[in-house]
Amino acid sequence: MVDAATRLKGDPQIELSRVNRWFGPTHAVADVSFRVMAGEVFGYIGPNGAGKTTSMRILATLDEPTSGDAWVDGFSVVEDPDRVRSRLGFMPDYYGAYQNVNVGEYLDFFARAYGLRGSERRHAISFAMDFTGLEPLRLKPIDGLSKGMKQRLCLGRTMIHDPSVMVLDEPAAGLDPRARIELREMISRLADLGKAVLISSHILTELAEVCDRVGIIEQGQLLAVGSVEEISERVAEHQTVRATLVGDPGRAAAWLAEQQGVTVPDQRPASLPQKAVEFDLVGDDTDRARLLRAMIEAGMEVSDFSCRTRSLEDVFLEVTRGRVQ
Ligand SMILES: Nc1ncnc2c1ncn2[C@@H]1O[C@H](COP(=O)(O)OP(=O)(O)OP(=O)(O)O)[C@@H](O)[C@H]1O
Repeated sequence: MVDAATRLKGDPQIELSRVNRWFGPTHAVADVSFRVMAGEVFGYIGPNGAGKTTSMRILATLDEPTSGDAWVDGFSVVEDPDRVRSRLGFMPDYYGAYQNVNVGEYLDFFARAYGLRGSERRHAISFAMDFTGLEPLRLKPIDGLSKGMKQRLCLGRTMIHDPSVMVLDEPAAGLDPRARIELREMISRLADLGKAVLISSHILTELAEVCDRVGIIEQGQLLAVGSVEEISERVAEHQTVRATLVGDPGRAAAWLAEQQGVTVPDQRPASLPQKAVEFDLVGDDTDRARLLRAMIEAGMEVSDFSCRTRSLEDVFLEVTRGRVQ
C-alpha cells in the first residue's frame, strides 16, 4: 500500500464549480467548488445536515444542481449524466435489504445491471471479491453478513464496473474499529488503482489518515480545503478576537494595530457594534490573556473581550472530536 502523501496524483476526475442546491428556503449546497484528482482521496467532512449527501447525489446524477455544474472524468452531470454514471460508483449511506440472495449472486446482479457479459463479468466479479476479501463468503446469504462485511459487499458492488471515480457516503458509519481500519486500507488501495475517491464523514479522525486532502463543509458552505495539517494549523494559530470598549474604539484599534501578532482589518464588519473592535490574533489563549492585560495597562477600559465563534473552528473542533453524531 502506498502512503497517502507519496501517491502520484493525476488529472482532475471530479470537479464541482459553483454548485448550488436549494430545497425551498434551504440552501443545502452553497456555491461549492473543489476538485479531486486521479489517485487522490478527498474527505468531505461536516456535521449532520451540512450538505454532503446532497453534493454527492448531484455528482452521482441522482439530483441536479439549482445552478453550477460538476464534472466526472470531464463529463458534465447536467449535460451528460449517462456518461457520468458509467464512470462513477456511488455508495449511499444505506443499502437495501435483499433476502435469499448470496454474495456471489448479489455482485452478479449488479455486474449484469452494468451490462457486463461473459468473461468480462466473471472477471469483474472475481476482482471485486478479491479486492474486498469476500471470496470465501461467495455462497453466504447477504442478510446474514456482519455490518463490516455488508459494507465490503457494498464497496464491491460500487466498483463492479471499474469506475474511475468512487463516491462513498459515510462508509465508516457504524463500523467497529477493526472494520474501520480495513475500510481505510481498501480506500487507500482504490486510490492506488488511480481512482479519485470522495468520502464523507462527520468525524474527521475517522478519515484523517487516509485522506490526501479534506474539505470542511457546514450549512452548505465549504469553509476550508487542504490537508488535515494545513487546516489544523489555520485553526490553531488564528483567533478572531472582539474587544468592546467603554471609550473610543478607534484609539484601541490604532493601539492594537501596533501590537505583534495582531491584524486589524481595514474594513469594519457592518455587523460590528459601534463600541467594539475586531481583530485577528496569531497566538494561543496565553497570548490573548497577555494582550488583554496590556490593553488595560495602556489605559483602555475594556468592558468585554472574547474570541468570536468562527464556523471553521467550531466545525473543525466538532468533527475532530467526533462529537457530532
Ligand atoms: N429532498 C430534500 N428536501 C428538502 N430538504 C432537503 C432534502 N435533502 C436534503 N435537504 C436538506 O438539505 C440540507 C443538507 O442535507 P444533506 O443530507 O445533504 O446533509 P449531510 O451533510 O449529508 O448530512 P447527514 O450527515 O445528516 O446526511 C439539510 O438541511 C437537509 O434537511
